[in-house]
Amino acid sequence: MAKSPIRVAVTGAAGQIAYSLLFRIANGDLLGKDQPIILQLLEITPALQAVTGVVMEIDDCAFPLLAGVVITDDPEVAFKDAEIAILVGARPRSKGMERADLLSANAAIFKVQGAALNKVASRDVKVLVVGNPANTNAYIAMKSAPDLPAENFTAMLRLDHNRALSQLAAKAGVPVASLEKLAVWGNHSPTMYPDYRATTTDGASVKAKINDETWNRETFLPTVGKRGAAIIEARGLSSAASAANAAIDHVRDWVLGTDGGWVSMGVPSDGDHGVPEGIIFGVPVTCAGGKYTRVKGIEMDDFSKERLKITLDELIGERDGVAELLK
Ligand SMILES: NC(=O)c1ccc[n+]([C@@H]2O[C@H](COP(=O)([O-])OP(=O)(O)OC[C@H]3O[C@@H](n4cnc5c(N)ncnc54)[C@H](O)[C@@H]3O)[C@@H](O)[C@H]2O)c1
Ligand SMILES: O=C(O)C[C@H](O)C(=O)O
Repeated sequence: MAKSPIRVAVTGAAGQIAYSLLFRIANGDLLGKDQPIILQLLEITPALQAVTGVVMEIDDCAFPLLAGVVITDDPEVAFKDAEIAILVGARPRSKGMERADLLSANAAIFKVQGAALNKVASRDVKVLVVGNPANTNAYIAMKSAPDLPAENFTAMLRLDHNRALSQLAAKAGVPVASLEKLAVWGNHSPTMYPDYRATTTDGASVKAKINDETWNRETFLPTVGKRGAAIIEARGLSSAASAANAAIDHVRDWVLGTDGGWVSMGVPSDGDHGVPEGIIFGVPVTCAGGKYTRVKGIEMDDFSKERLKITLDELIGERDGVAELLK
């Protein structure tokens, strides 16, 4: 028997990430090739016409799994009965804008969207925040949705995870697909800590194979941490297709499982590693049965503790910076 359609809400639908993401969702890359979906697209009013153009192109693909499309500037329409919500739309940093201004502009957006999810989304909605600052935006949405389980709110660290995998595979001279057990900790910002101490390639230690701590500290960490900025510098625009790909990976794995494999997700802290509860922090997880489970028992050496503290301090600063707005 054919499956009933699942409602997938995407915000920022006229933007460049969405221009890659929507076609892949409609093509079945997100939830499987037998799962019909209804796209519910949110944009700000001036961008609705552009969304109409994107939807004309989606129509022209004649995707067999696409059971409907909703276009709206009202979050309560976009999130109605949504089981998946991918929050991409965010206010970019404009000239002269300080980080604090960016945080407040986005806090206002994610407060409204969290409240709308709280009111109208499926009680099991899986929320992925992509729009920056992703961890703190996810935190704001979660805090604005008190009737939904906090664990439903996640932020995207998967692009950092995939970037790290690709750099490690190249350095170790092994296929990406052979790598397991990578962790990316903390904030989706240059302070994140991609940690390959436990990573294996076909069961053998990647750290032992690379055996170059100077490369780790002076090349690998800054390359992964500053990759977003390097892409903006080279392309003139921020990463879009790779960000969309990471969003697909994140949600697909959360829904369909990782078969024991580790992936990195920004999830509300449970207090592990001294991260205050509720802060949305990148951690390694495994996924099964539509749930993620944090990988526990990872020992932190002195360098890792230092790195965790740097990214945590940044997130605490962001949390404190939006505290007033959440009152
Ligand atoms: N977490 C990550 O790994 C990652 C990676 C790449 C980009 N990003 C972030 O993703 C976001 C989107 O990137 P993009 O390249 O698609 O940007 P973009 O500017 O091309 O598109 C963003 C869209 O969001 C819309 N928007 C703004 N406010 C909105 C609101 N309140 N409701 C609905 N839509 C709204 C805008 O109108 C715009 O069309 C940015 O914040 C970017 O920094 C995150
Ligand atoms: O949009 C950005 O600032 C960069 C983006 O978060 C990225 O990691 O590519």
